[in-house]
Amino acid sequence: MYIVTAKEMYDLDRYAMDEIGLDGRLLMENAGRAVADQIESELSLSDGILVLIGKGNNGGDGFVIARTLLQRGYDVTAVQMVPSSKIEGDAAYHRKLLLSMGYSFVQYDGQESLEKLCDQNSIIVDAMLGIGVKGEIRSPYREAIQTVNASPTHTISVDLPSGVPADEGVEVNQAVKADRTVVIQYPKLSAYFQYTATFYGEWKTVDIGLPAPSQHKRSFYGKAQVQSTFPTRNSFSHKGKHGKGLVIGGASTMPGSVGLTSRAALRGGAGLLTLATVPSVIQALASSTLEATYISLQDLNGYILDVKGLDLSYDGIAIGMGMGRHEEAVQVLQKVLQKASCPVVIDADGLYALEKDTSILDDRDGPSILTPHPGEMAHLLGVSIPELLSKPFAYTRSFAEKHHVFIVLKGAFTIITNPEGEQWVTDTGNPGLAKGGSGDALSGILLAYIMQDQTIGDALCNGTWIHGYTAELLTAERHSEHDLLANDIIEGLAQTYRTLSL
Ligand SMILES: NC(=O)C1=CN([C@@H]2O[C@H](COP(=O)(O)OP(=O)(O)OC[C@H]3O[C@@H](n4cnc5c(N)ncnc54)[C@H](OP(=O)(O)O)[C@@H]3O)[C@@H](O)[C@H]2O)[C@@H](O)CC1
Ligand SMILES: [K+]
Repeated sequence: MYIVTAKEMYDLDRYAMDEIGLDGRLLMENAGRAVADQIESELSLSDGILVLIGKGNNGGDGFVIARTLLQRGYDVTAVQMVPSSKIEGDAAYHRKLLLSMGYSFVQYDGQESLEKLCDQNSIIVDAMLGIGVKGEIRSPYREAIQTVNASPTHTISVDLPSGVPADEGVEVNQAVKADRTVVIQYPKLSAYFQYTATFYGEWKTVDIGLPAPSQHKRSFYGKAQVQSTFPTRNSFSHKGKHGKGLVIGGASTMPGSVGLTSRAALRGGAGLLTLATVPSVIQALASSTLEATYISLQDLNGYILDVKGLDLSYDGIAIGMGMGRHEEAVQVLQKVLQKASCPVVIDADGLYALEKDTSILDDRDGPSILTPHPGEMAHLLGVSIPELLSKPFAYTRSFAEKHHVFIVLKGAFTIITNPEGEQWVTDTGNPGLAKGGSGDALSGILLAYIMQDQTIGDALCNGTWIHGYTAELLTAERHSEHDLLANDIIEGLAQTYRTLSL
């Protein structure tokens, strides 16, 4: 499923009309009917439906929805928000069709009468503003949005909650808080931002017959993608075929993180796993992480001092977990990035060390994978967290393209970006993952997957999806969002693999 900007949606619309010959009026008919089908699944014939119709094509969809539901015998009140003279093009065609079929609408007549209509009906269909919204919301929508939001009546928005822009970097000053949104064809960027996603309520897309974009820019990555890309194992494979991974990190006061990463890599499917760390961490972990082998690094006050002489010929490396923020960490990271030619996952304190000089990424031989949470990404970019979160797709894409790296920007919606700027979004997981250690476990899973037979992009998407899905499975059964630990995720991978038949 593609994720589009307003411009990409308009380009597709134009392509469908000019090149393919799909009539805009037909697309609007498809859109309105598809939304009506969705709404109908929630209705009984006794329900009153209020359809709020704006000036543009979102309002055009509203005319089709009103006509379709009227034809099916429902009690519909259609309210046109602007004078008829302002309605043009395809929307005017569908407005006329509604009237020609013997139905009617009422003209918006101020907040007070709208308030009454909201109270009298069981469902509000918000078809006021769509992807064409720009700037501060003006009258009459401003007042209508206030009225809709003040009403307890169940609200279903068409394409977008009116007032929410499609794109990133645009402030929402006033918008409908929908209970549900029926999205036309492809989700828009704003369905995935922390600041705007909540306006959508639950949402679902409907197909209106538009073609797919000619070029991949962004898409949703879900269960179907995991199941079609996850590598299968053949009966003749041996441990060397499943990747020889190296984890570098840990400090005497933080032994757990690299332990979690190592065990997650092994449970994730790595064939062989070596942990390079300070002697005290080896002592702490050796009896619990039996399947790993260990390399003892030079230690200074409990931190890794150097990686001199460390063999870096592995299939994949993960660096930074619990490594500490001491001065020497910067050289440790730089040496590993310079000398290793395999894919390297950089996480946690590794990202902190990277901040000192991101140009080190530019001349690497092998792929680099950064796994920041928003705070770490904002630091790397030198912007505030709210600024990053207002444009997460644009910021991560520009950094990935500039430094030729993969980025996994972690969050309720995780955005995975490859060095060419292509992006994927995964949405699995829950607040149970907001706990120390879950990032370490994710790094281990990603390390395991980048060493398997799949593209790095797929490996990162599969890893984040499975990490989140495992949390969902666990909280649905044995655990809650309060008690879930990173260790539970690692142990829970078994159930995930079995449930998905991977
Ligand atoms: N493939 C497709 O694309 C398809 C799209 N379809 C549908 O069309 C929708 C997009 O339609 P659209 O382009 O007409 O935009 P839309 O948001 O309905 O209205 C824009 C009008 O609103 C106004 N306005 C804007 N900002 C404002 C503000 N701040 N405050 C107040 N008013 C404001 C402004 O009018 P103005 O006031 O400037 O005269 C502007 O002209 C899309 O979301 C989907 O539902 C489907 O039917 C089929 C296929
Ligand atoms: K809308």
